[in-house]
Amino acid sequence: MSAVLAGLGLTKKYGTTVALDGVDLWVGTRDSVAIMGPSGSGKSTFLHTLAGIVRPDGGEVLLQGQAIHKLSENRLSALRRKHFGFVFQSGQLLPELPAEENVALPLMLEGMSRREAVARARRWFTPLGLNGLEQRRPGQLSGGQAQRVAIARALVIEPDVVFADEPTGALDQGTSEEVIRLLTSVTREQGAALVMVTHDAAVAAHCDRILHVRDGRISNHAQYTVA
Ligand SMILES: Nc1ncnc2c1ncn2[C@@H]1O[C@H](COP(=O)(O)OP(=O)(O)OP(=O)(O)O)[C@@H](O)[C@H]1O
Repeated sequence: MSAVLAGLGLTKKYGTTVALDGVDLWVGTRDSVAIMGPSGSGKSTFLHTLAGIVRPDGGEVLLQGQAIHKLSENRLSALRRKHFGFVFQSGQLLPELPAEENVALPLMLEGMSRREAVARARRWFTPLGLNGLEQRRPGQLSGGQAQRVAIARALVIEPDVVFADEPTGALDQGTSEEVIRLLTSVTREQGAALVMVTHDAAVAAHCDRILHVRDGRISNHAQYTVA
């Protein structure tokens, strides 16, 4: 498998707390990986290190073979904006903007005109089942609709990797099922890889692989088995 993203021998300590104790991960194009484990086991630190938000103390993060863990903060944040999409537990949409402008925002931040960015943003509304909701503000959307808008916003830049941190954590079971089905299928269709942290085994089961993290290490050995 040629890796779009790789984390090799990653370690991270906070004071005397070992959050990551030498973890490896290769993620291929259209590959989806769920990271599970008990509270405090290092899942978020792992995700944030792969996404270039947390710098590892040791090891490497490679995006298409390029080492990104040592880039300057400016270059790293430019790289994140261009190559990575993010979905968080509760959408983190801007409440004053209509849904289509929330989706268009990453493109406008990259310098695209509002008109063109909104036109591109609208293309994501049909695949995510959001037709007719383009003008709604986040406060006028259900939890599941808001998460689908957040998924559109993550995908609009056509990223190489989507990182999702408990993307269904605030949703009921039925809505969660619908959101994870769309997140995995639309991300795959777009050609991006997906790396997701979740507590929910039913959500993780939608991914190709499930990694179990315990005390900062990967504890299962089935990590390269594609379901
Ligand atoms: N910024 C920080 N400063 C100090 N300690 C931290 C920091 N971030 C994480 N830790 C510690 O590192 C360990 C791993 O934390 P992490 O958030 O990665 O775990 P997690 O598995 O995502 O937990 P949860 O499921 O509760 O979100 C924990 O012991 C946590 O307290």
